[in-house]
Amino acid sequence: MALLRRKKKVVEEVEAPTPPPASLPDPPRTGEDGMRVMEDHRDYLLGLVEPLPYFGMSLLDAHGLTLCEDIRSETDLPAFDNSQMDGYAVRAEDIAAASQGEPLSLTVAGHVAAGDDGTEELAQGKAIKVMTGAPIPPGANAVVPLEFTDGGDEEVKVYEPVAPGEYVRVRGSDIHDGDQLMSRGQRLDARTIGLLAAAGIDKVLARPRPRVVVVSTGAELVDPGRPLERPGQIHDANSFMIAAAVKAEGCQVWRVQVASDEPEAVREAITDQLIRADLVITTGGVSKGDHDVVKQVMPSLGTCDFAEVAMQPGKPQGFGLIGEDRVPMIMLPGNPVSAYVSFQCFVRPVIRKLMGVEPLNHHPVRCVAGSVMRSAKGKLQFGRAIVREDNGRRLVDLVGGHSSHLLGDLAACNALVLLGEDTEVVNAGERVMVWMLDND
Ligand SMILES: Nc1nc2c(c(=O)[nH]1)N[C@H]1C(S)=C(S)[C@@H](COP(=O)(O)OP(=O)(O)OC[C@H]3O[C@@H](n4cnc5c(N)ncnc54)[C@H](O)[C@@H]3O)O[C@H]1N2
Ligand code: MOO
Repeated sequence: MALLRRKKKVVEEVEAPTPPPASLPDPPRTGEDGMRVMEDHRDYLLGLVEPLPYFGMSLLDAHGLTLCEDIRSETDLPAFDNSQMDGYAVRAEDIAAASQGEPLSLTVAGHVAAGDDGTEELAQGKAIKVMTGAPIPPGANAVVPLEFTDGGDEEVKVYEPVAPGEYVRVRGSDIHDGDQLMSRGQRLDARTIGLLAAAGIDKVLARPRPRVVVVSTGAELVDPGRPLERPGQIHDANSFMIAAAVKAEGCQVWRVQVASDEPEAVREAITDQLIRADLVITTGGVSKGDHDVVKQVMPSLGTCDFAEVAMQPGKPQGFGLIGEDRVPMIMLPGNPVSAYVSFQCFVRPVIRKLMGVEPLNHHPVRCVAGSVMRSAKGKLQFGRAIVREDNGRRLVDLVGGHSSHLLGDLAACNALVLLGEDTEVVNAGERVMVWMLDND
């Protein structure tokens, strides 16, 4: 059968992986301030990863993933004419004169339920009792709903006529054999999965969920739920926040904490993770401090690029192709808001490229500033903000200040306002561009 042929093909097909580059190409040019433009850095990283190879997987495993084939239906849907109602299959012309005052009686010649083969022919002047989904018997051309009758089992009185075709779900009225059900590049959601299942398709070619390891580093870190035992310790927010954001993109995620600034501890923890990772994300240890251990250690494990990007938050950034398999690794700054904004700018597009999801980047949305906004010149400022509808306009207001430790404000916002590097002040009523944040 055609469906089985397709299934076999899909299971066997596997895309050959594209190996990562052997070394890092020249980095983007910096400005006079020695910093990179955010988009240049993002495009540089995007140029260093390839979509994960697709393979045949079962429908539910592919939920949220990107399809790598066009899928055509190999059946009509419905595959046969069937009843839309519990009632009686009839010839509409036999009951054309039925009315409340003068019901017409028909002999009930059979019963057909959903799942029955329904091959019994309907003779003129008879009715066959049918349940919703039951095949329409040959010879019938309409269904009288139970409510238009006395519900009889041997004889049925019909009180209302129905037109030919009424309450019949015609073969192919939903989908025709050969119709395109889904296209390459489309993401499988609950609705498209339902459609493919209805068409008998159980396997699809899709790119897998990236396996992402999120590693937080820092001697001060303690897992939430555990007591802070000495002054200077803090609870680890980043590994949870970034792991959640990664998961919301559809990845498989592991969270690892290295509560140490010892180079050996960091080296060992990262090395241990490489085996299961398509992407490693670290937070912390990439600026200029004495204990910025990620920046110190990673060059010994792979080819790395450390840069300052003209943005706030999120200035210090690192990238590497790590270990024998040159696993991509994005090293985010430790300040929580910096890590989150960097996720939106760099990690999210990279994940989307691995998954084959378009568009890779946030689509900026035009809004009107609800109040004055200030920004430091020379850097792209990502202000945490709340966007709300106001008389058909989208008004946006900043939440709190620009500092990178303000997690309360980050949790309260639903958007990031992009204040360009030449912007110092935006007055109320002026236009600004924002990135709406997904429900992550
Ligand atoms: N002299 C300079 N100092 C700093 C610069 C600079 O240019 N010159 N850049 C600043 C900027 S901007 C940022 S952003 C941070 C980035 O620092 P690191 O990536 O090295 O991060 P850490 O020093 O490890 O931590 C920074 C900050 O964030 C807290 N943190 C770290 N991890 C977590 C976590 N998992 N959960 C919650 N909070 C975390 C950490 O305790 C620090 O307070 O550097 C500036 N410094
Ligand atoms: O880049 Mo840092 O992110 O300004 O705080």
